Amino acid sequence: MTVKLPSPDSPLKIGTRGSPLAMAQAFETRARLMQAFDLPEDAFSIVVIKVTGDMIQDRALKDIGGKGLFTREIEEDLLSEKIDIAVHSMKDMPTLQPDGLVLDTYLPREDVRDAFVSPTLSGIADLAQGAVVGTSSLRRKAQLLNRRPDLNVVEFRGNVQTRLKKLADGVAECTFLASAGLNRLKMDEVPATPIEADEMLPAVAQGAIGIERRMADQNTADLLSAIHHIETGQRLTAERSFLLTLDGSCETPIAGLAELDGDQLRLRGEVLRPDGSESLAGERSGPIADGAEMGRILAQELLDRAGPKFFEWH
Ligand SMILES: NCc1[nH]cc(CCC(=O)O)c1CC(=O)O
Repeated sequence: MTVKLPSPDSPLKIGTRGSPLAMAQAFETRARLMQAFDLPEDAFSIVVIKVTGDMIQDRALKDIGGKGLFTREIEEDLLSEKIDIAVHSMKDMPTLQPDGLVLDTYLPREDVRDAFVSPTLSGIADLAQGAVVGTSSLRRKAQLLNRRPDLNVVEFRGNVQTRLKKLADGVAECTFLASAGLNRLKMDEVPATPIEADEMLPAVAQGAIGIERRMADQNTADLLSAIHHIETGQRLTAERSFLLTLDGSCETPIAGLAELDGDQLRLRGEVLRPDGSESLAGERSGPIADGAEMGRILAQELLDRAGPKFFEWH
């Protein structure tokens, strides 16, 4: 395989959103490519792309179109060759990519757990009866209300600093963030306690960075294969297959996590009603190679157990 390497005269254009987390992920991708091919930093250019989801801060994400809001413009720039690769939080990625694009390169996964964020409390069990908690995540809201119907969930958007300010102002007792985001931003000063997956199953693909490319661009495919993390790919294959089978049916909150043990994969999944009134959880274990099938089977099992009524909530 002869790969044509990028150079300062012909840099590889890395597309990303401009948020601090997105930038950190783009820098990590650049650093791994620099290391893999012994390239200087200026063999890459980082192209910051404005996306709808970042420009609208005053409305809940689900009201302005949900998934895809953070990716559409970036994928258009990839197709039109304004950029060569796009770096994404896999948690925010739709399960299917537009024609002509491929998303199959993953960096080593960060901590998958959600974190409980509060200056005074260290976990959900510390919350008093009726406490106000802030989150903008449908999944976290449904999981919290399922276990603690007494809690009052209020909408909480904005970056980490905004949310911490709201906590300090007493708007809510706590909020929730992905541990991965805090770790990638090295925000050690944030008062966060990881929540084990048994207590709050994370979102599908939480903590994973994916790199998207044009299908026709074989040279970029060869470059990316040098930094692909196989185990993360195996886990995401199972989780995203689970999500794909469930997806069409609903805007219902979904959680899913695959873990590896030797040549075995264990996949856990959960679907909830948005108000938390019901939760269905299940799991499968089997050979890693069967991950995609296990994802489909687990999703179908949950769909069958749920029945159509489960997804009627409007
Ligand atoms: N939906 C926003 C989003 N997308 C990815 C992350 C965190 C990093 C990750 O899961 O990889 C976050 C923020 C959060 O949930 O706290």
